[in-house]
Amino acid sequence: MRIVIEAVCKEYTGRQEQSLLALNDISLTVEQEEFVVLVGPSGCGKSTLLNLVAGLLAPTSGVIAVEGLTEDRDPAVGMVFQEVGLFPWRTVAANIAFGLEEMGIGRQERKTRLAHYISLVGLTGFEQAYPHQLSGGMRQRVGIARALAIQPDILLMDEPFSALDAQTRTLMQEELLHIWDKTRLSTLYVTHNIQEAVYLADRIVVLSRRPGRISSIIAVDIPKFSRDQEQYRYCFNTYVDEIWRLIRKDAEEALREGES
Ligand SMILES: Nc1ncnc2c1ncn2[C@@H]1O[C@H](COP(=O)(O)OP(=O)(O)OP(=O)(O)O)[C@@H](O)[C@H]1O
Repeated sequence: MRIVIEAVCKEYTGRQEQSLLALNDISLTVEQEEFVVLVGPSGCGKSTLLNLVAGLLAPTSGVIAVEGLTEDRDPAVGMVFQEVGLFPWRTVAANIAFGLEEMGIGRQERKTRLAHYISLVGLTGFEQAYPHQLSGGMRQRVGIARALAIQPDILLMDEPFSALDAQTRTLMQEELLHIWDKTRLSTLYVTHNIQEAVYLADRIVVLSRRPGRISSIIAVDIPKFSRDQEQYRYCFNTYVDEIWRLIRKDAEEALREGES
């Protein structure tokens, strides 16, 4: 599956005729099995772009399409957010099953998928636990399993690990790569964290400040599953420095204007 974004602009219109151009002329293709990470200063339109791809917002102009579907239907979109938004009264299994029930998937198939995705995210044994009994990292695993269980065509992730402590975040990044490797979904991922971007991405898209425009696209040429190894440390840090240089001025302006 490919996500094709062509000349997309998004303007928010306020009540008193004030409008805000959040995104201007965004063209980007997430190729089949590609993991693309969006970075940029606060308020540059990262979440807006993700919501447009998800179909939760409509572009003011331009086109967004998911290409590669073999049937005539809307693409299924898996979404993972910073706020996992689990139902506190449902168990882990029942939270993951919710989307499947909504889709009308039968009991037996639900059971098979639950077992598969719960095991994939490492939650076997916690099926009957309630959200309040889980750590932040475990709750986010439930969020990932819930997104994957619908067997989406594409995966969208909006700062999924930003509420986690640093160690849990590092572990979840590692796990995400392994989980992603089993699905190979075309993925668009938003983060503020440059190290996270360099660790996860095939390509990093840097957005500039308002209105958000693509200022650079950087392919990360370090073997995907070895980026934390000593031998690549210099190379890794070079990417981090390069991206920080690209967004620093914008980030400082955003900070001055109180957007973070
Ligand atoms: N519903 C809305 N109505 C009006 N303006 C909005 C709306 N949603 C977002 N904006 C504005 O659009 C711009 C882009 O917002 P968006 O949340 O997409 O940026 P972001 O890069 O994801 O920000 P952050 O990194 O802080 O999460 C911001 O200036 C924001 O204030």
